[in-house]
Amino acid sequence: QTGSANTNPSDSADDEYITSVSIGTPAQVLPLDFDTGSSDLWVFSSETPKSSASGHVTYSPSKSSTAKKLSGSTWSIKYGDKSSSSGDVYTDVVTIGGFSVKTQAVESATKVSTQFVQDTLISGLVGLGFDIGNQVSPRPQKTWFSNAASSLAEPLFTADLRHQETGSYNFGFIDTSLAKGTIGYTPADGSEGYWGFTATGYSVGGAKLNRNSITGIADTGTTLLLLPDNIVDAYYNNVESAEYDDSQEGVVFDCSEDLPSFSFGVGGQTITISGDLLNLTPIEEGSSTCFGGLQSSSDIGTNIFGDVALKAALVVFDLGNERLGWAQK
Ligand SMILES: CC[C@H](C)[C@H](NC(=O)[C@H](C)NC(=O)[C@@H](CCSC)NC[C@@H](N)Cc1ccccc1)C(=O)O
Repeated sequence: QTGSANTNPSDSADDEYITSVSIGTPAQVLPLDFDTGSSDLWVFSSETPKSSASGHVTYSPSKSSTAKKLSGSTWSIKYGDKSSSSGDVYTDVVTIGGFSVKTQAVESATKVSTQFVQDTLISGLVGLGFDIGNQVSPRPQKTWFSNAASSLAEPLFTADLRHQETGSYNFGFIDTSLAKGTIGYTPADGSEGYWGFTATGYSVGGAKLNRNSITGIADTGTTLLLLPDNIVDAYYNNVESAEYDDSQEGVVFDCSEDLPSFSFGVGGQTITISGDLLNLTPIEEGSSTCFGGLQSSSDIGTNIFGDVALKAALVVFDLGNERLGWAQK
């Protein structure tokens, strides 16, 4: 069996990617953010305070004949951007891309931080990280993919995120036609719940790859490419007008700049992110100052290959072989 779901950028800056998920009987369809950087499936629900839930699509377990309360279970999550959410837990049928998991832990939010309240485009997250990262207590729950893996044709999924166009999450099969290059594989370290891996080097503007290990995570739920300061500086030294903007908390530059590409080595392949993918968006509507897609990871302490990097590749999250595959798109 397999599954295939379309995913769409949330806005003109590709801030996040939205995928429709069906929960319950009859199906309640919610727009969710698939997140390989966390391991909990949580949703805005009938239990979310009305003031917080306004503008959001919500899940009502009481309207689902297959919903069951997981009594005594609670959850609470903090994210790297200081956002957070918490609540209690139900199990219900969850269908993604035509594939159904009958008894999936659906974490219902009784509290959500302002970032989530304000982001009315999504009704929650689908964690696609490793089960060890799940935050339900007293008994941690499995992710949707972990529950699905044993019934899928192959225990893997792929992410094909695209700039300002529809992409896909495919489960149980690899559609190699989505990529131009060969898939290079590298071991994945799931010990912290993330899809951790080590890139073998980087280069700016198509130059030869500098060989140096960059350990980080492949995180579909993070917008940016967050790397060490020395690499960020090496890149922006090629951008005349680049400067750090305190209010924006990142490097900005003239929108008219012709940005160099950025490449990294992984699994024997070189993935090149074109310059236009590295110009994320004007800092405000109509501004001629733009915000960079490559920023420093020093505040968070972990290098994150977020959507800016993932958009350049077809990425294979191969649980069966504990490895990540990358192919140039
Ligand atoms: C501050 C909390 C730290 C980062 C840590 N939390 C995590 O690592 C969580 C699971 N993952 C995350 O905070 C990050 C990875 C951080 S690497 C240290 N990924 C998920 C994030 N993009 C989800 C999201 C999506 C849309 C809007 C907001 C947030 C913890 O619980 O200790």
